[in-house]
Amino acid sequence: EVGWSRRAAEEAEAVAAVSCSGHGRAFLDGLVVDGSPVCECNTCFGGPDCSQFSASCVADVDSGDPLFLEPFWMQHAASSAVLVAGWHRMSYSFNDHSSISQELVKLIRKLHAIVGNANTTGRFIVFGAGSTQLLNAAVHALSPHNSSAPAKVVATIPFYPVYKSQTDFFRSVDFQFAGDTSLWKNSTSDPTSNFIEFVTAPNNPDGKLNKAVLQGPNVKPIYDHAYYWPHFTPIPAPADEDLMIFTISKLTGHAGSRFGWALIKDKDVYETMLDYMSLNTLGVSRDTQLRAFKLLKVVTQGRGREIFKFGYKTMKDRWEKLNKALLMSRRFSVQENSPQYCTFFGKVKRPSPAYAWLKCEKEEDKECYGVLKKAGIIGRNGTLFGANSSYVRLSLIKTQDDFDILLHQINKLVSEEDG
Ligand SMILES: C=C(NCc1c(COP(=O)(O)O)cnc(C)c1O)C(=O)O
Repeated sequence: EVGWSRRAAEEAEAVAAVSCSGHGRAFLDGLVVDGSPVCECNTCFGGPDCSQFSASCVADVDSGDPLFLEPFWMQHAASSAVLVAGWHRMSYSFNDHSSISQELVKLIRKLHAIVGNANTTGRFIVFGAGSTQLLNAAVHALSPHNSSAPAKVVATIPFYPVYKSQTDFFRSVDFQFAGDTSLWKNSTSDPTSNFIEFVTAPNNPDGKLNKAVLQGPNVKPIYDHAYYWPHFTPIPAPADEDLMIFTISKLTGHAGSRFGWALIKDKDVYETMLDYMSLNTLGVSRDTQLRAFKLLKVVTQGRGREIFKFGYKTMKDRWEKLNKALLMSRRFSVQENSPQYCTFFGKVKRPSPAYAWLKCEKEEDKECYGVLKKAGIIGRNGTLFGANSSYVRLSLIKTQDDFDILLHQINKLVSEEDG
C-alpha cells in the first residue's frame, strides 16, 4: 500500500510544529490537552508555551542530562528522523540468531576510526541498555567465579557514584566494592586477591584523562570512556585497552535511548558479557538499535566534523563564560585541565569537560553544597564522589537555559564577594 508512512510523518511534523518559545518541546508520546500536544518546559520556564520565566528560579545543574546537543538534532531533523514500521524487527533475534545488529557494529567501528578515540581491531563488541548495564556486565565477566574471596572492585576518588552503588546493589559472592585504589596499592601482588579497577577517562566529575592506578596480573581495569569524545576532551591517541565502554548518551546526547557498547579483547570475557545480556534482558531493544543506527549515520557523515564542531563550540563557549565569571573570585575555583594535541581536530585544544568540579576555598564554606543551594544553585555534593564536602559538581551539559541560569547565579554570587 503506497504512502502508508504518510500519517506517521504528519503526526511527527504536527508535534514538531508546536512552539514552546524555544524553552521546551512537545513529544509524540507526551500529554495531549484539548487535542493538542503539551509543551514540556526547561527548568524555570512554564505556561502552555513555556514562555513564562519564574523569577524565583533555581539553577538545577545536578544531573548529567546531555541536552546541550538537542539544537544540533533540531537542525538535522530530516537526516536524523527514523520512521518505525509497525512490523519492524518483532523477532527476538536477527538472522544470525544474535541480539546484535551487525550493521550497527560495522558503523561503530567506522565511528571510532573516524574519531580516532579507540582501536577496535581484534575487539568483540557487546551492546548494553546504556553503559550502565555494561558496567556490571563487565564486573561480572572479570570476576573469578570459583574464587574463595570476592574480587575487589575499586576506583580512584573522585569517582562516578554508580560504580559503588551498582556493585553494592548486587550483593554478589563474586565481587564487592572495596573503595579507593590508594587503599590497595601494596596488596596487588597478593596472588589470592583479584582487583577490578574502574578507570574513567575523561573522569566524572573532574574531567581528568585518568590512567589505571593499580598494576599487576590480578588487576583487571574497566575503562569507562563515556566522555572520550571531542566535545569534551582533546583526543591525544586511540584508547587501546582490553575492555573499553562507550555510550551514545554523551556522544549524541540521547541518554533516553539507553544505548552503550563495550569493546572487548578477550573472547571469554566477551562471551560471558553476552551471556549476562541474554539472561538480563535478552539484548538491547531492536527499536533502540535502529535509532542508534540512524543517529550514528548522521554523526559519521562528513567524517564527524559537524556534530563535534557543534559540541566542542558549545562546551568551549560555556567554559569560557564560567572561567570569566570565576576569574576574580577568591571564594570559588574550578578544575584546570591542561591543553593537549587533539588528533581529531589536528591542533592543540583545551579540554571542555562535561562537569565543573567546583571547590569552595574558604574554611567557613566547607559545606559547599549548602552554600551554593542558598545561592540558588543545585549541584551534586562532592561527598557522593568520595571527595570532601568542599567540592560540588556542576553539570555543564544541560540546556542553554540551564547553563544561562547557572551563570547568572554565579555572577550574582561572585559580585557579592566584594560587597
Ligand atoms: C548521567 C551521569 N552519568 C552517566 C555516566 C554513565 C552512564 O551512562 P549511560 O547513559 O547509562 O550510558 C556511565 N559512566 C559514566 C562515567 C557516567 O558519567 C551523571 O553523572 O550525572
